[in-house]
Amino acid sequence: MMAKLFRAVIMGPPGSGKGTISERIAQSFGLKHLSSGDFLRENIAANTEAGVLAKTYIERGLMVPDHVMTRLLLPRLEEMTRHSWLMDGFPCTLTQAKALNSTCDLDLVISLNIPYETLKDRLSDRWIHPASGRVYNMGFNPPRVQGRDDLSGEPLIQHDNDQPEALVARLRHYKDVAKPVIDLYKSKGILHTFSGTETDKIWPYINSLLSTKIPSRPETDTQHIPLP
Ligand SMILES: Nc1nc2c(ncn2[C@H]2C[C@H](O)[C@@H](COP(=O)(O)OP(=O)(O)OP(=O)(O)O)O2)c(=O)[nH]1
Ligand SMILES: Nc1ncnc2c1ncn2[C@@H]1O[C@H](COP(=O)(O)OP(=O)(O)O)[C@@H](O)[C@H]1O
Repeated sequence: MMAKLFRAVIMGPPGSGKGTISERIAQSFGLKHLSSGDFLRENIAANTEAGVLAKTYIERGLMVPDHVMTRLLLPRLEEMTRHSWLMDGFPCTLTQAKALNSTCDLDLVISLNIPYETLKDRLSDRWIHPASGRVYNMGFNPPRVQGRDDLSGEPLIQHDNDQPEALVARLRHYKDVAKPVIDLYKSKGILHTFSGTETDKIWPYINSLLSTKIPSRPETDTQHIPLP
């Protein structure tokens, strides 16, 4: 018999470690890691209608409108009927959360609560390989060769968006739009908040929470990432 599917969302301000923690969860528990940013980049690369539209917002450092996000993501989630997944970066707004709600029942929401100073330090030190979206941090997970992507050897870049002036505005915006989403999930009793300044210290708490919620092998799909 197929184990019960598990659906989770991870929320947090830019730089809070959603991507880093999602990768660890995917590896440890076999959930598929879905990222709104990756979906958008794939659509931009493929020149889809939604991708072309999304690009005009992302280039200006703006959030993509709700109707574009939901049109893009909900059909993808609906296709994933056989998989357990963890969604990173969506929903960001109450409208997105309500749309997601009408598509599926979430089992768990992880919210990361990281001090502003920590976010600022991390993001000003963040380097990205634009073609793949691979993320490095010069202190935490530096590339093997300075300024170069580990796999392709191509140059890494920094986002203007990650610089302190832009970051203050992004964080303020995140707080405003995320609050009603967090309240919604709190009222549903599925919200778990983790606070701290280091991913390595937060991770064991998330790991032990998930160990109580997810059976050791959530998928019958044998092609899936093996458990460690
Ligand atoms: N120094 C330090 N850096 C960390 C730690 N955890 C993650 N990082 C680094 C990796 C990245 O360069 C940067 C942001 O991490 P992520 O890309 O995982 O964050 P997130 O997905 O929330 O950011 P995003 O929404 O894509 O802006 O911080 C940590 O505990 N200490
Ligand atoms: N749920 C979302 N709603 C609206 N826009 C989004 C959403 N997720 C991602 N985006 C857009 O895509 C961009 C890239 O997303 P992401 O890779 O998560 O990185 P970051 O948040 O660090 O910019 C965001 O800056 C934003 O413009």
